[in-house]
Amino acid sequence: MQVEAGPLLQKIEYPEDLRHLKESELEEVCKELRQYIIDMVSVNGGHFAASLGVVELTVALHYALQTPYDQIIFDVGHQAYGHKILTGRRDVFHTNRIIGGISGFPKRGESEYDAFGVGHSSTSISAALGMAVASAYKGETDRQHVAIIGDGALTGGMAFEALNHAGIEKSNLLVILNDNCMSIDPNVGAMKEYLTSITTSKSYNRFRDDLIAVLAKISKKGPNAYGWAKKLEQSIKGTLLKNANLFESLNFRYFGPVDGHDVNKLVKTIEDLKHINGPKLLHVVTVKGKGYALAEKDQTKWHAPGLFDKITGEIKKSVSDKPQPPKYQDVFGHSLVELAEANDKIMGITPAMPSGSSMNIMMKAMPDRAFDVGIAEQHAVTFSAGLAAQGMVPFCNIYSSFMQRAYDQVIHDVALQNLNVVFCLDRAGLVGADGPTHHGAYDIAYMRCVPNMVVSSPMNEEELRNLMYTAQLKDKGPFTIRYPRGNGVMPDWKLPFKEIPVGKGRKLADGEEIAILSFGSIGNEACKAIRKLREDGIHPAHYDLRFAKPLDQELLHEVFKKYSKVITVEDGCLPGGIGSAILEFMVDNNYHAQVVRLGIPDEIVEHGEQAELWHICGYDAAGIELQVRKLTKGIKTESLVG
Ligand SMILES: Cc1ncc(C[n+]2csc(CCOP(=O)(O)OP(=O)(O)O)c2C)c(N)n1
Ligand SMILES: CC(=O)[C@@H](O)[C@H](O)COP(=O)(O)O
Ligand SMILES: [Mg+2]
Repeated sequence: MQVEAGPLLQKIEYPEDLRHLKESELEEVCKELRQYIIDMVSVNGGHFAASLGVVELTVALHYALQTPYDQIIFDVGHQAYGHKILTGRRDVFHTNRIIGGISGFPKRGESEYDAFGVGHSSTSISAALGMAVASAYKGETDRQHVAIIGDGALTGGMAFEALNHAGIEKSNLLVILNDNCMSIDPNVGAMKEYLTSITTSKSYNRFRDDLIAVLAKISKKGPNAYGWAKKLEQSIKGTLLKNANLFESLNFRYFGPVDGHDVNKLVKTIEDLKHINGPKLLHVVTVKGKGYALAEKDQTKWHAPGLFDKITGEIKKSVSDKPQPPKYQDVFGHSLVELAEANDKIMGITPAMPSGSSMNIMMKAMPDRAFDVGIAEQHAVTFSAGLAAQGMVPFCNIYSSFMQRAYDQVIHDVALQNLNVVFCLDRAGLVGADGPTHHGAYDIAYMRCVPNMVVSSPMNEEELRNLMYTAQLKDKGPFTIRYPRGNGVMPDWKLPFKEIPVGKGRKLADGEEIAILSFGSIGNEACKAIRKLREDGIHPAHYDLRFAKPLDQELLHEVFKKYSKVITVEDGCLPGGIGSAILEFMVDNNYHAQVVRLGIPDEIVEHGEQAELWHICGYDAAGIELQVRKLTKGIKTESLVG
């Protein structure tokens, strides 16, 4: 839905237009931009509080710099709505995250102002440094490169790797640390405490300010005093200040903390910093959700609230008289606490997604046994390995796409040592509006090839509980359970736990001629397709594989002895996925059958609603039905897939 922009904002198509305004008009621009974000997100959805927090910073950067020649790299990119609106995309902003519309994250293909594609955290400093080094090499010494990184994103190891490198490069890099004390949930860790201490502790700031004042006074007392003061300044700066500030110790010039909501001060500061070469860090203090009182008060809820009434703040929920099935993440969260009550070896680990994964349920119930380790997927995995090495049973819950970060740790630290770490991969499969950076497309393929690893996926809530129960039993080794974003299918899900024999699938329906082999929750789409097909006298068999590894050999022998046509269905990438596993089984056992593999094709799937994307990829109920009809030469093949 389109909304109207304020009068000043209407005049700004591109940053060039912004730069024609007077500095005295910038506060009004910020006000209108903030209102535009509120109006837009309330009716169209998307990330919210983070963009509100960086309105002034965004305006100041585009005002003070010559974008797109100067390059701004947003970390994660969920806070870049203001940037998009100011850089030629105001008129299409109502298509944000909608199929065929603009992306919710900066994307190089979308605009020359999006200097680098983002979505996963903690990449901005590395990318900006790479650009700065390339510019220096090309002789573009006037070109500015700015990484805007949040305090949450700074908890990611990659950010530190980049700071470590940048500190010895002379290239023109400005890191702006947007410190709002929040990740999605409250930020965690010693680094966060350090940032709070330099922001709030009077001692560091007063020490630095007093020192500068004293030096200024001394230097006014004549040339000798001036020379002495200069020496003192250098030695104090070179030792005391350096030691007193982590970033200075890493060879960055540290500036701040400054008020991130004072747009004119920010403009002046950024202009000044343009003339200082080498690595610099500007520490900016902001409020996540700034300007929308409810968001300022409950920043986690308003990180990405969905549609809401902007006047009352009521978040819109779908209403239904019938009891609704729960989200898979909540089944995970509650079941984990139940299991942990019975098994004191169970621990919970999340890298910065307590709310998103529902690990917050265990963190609340058992604070000494559940950990938010920050945006640190690699550490989360190896920390879990350490716990497992001491006989604990860690449930390490990581979104499928974020787990890509920790692949070496999965192999080197867990699988090679056959440690009993349970990897719960939430958001497995196509996630919807977040798009390609967040689709959990690859985990079946990347986990299936790891020795010792069990790879499983529940078709419903009961199965998720039972797989979790099974995974924590003695000596199960590395155990992956993947499940999708969103709701399950069972309103009454809290059934007693039952062990599932590892590597055992389920036959859901016998059939004729053709069998559907599904893996995970997407099997429910197969059920819908089968119901339709039966109306036309077509009876596919249906097997829920449950395990991609080990495969249920007995079940597969039955399938290939009975059926000459097989369709595999997975919410994961086709290369290396469950369909591939079935083809391997066939070759190894010399079976011949007509096989169609349905899943995510070997291409980038853009953003859109989950169901729309399944449809496009051809593995929703209509796509499965179509393939069955084609294979069985049945009727009604037309117009099932648009
Ligand atoms: C590798 C990775 N892990 C987790 C996330 C999920 N995530 C997105 S934003 C965010 C919090 C970022 O906090 P911060 O950088 O401080 O930005 P803020 O929202 O506070 O502006 C998290 C954990 C992600 N995008 N990438
Ligand atoms: C920007 C980011 O990475 C997160 O905010 C992500 O969008 C959360 O996804 P869910 O909504 O699936 O928890
Ligand atoms: Mg933050």
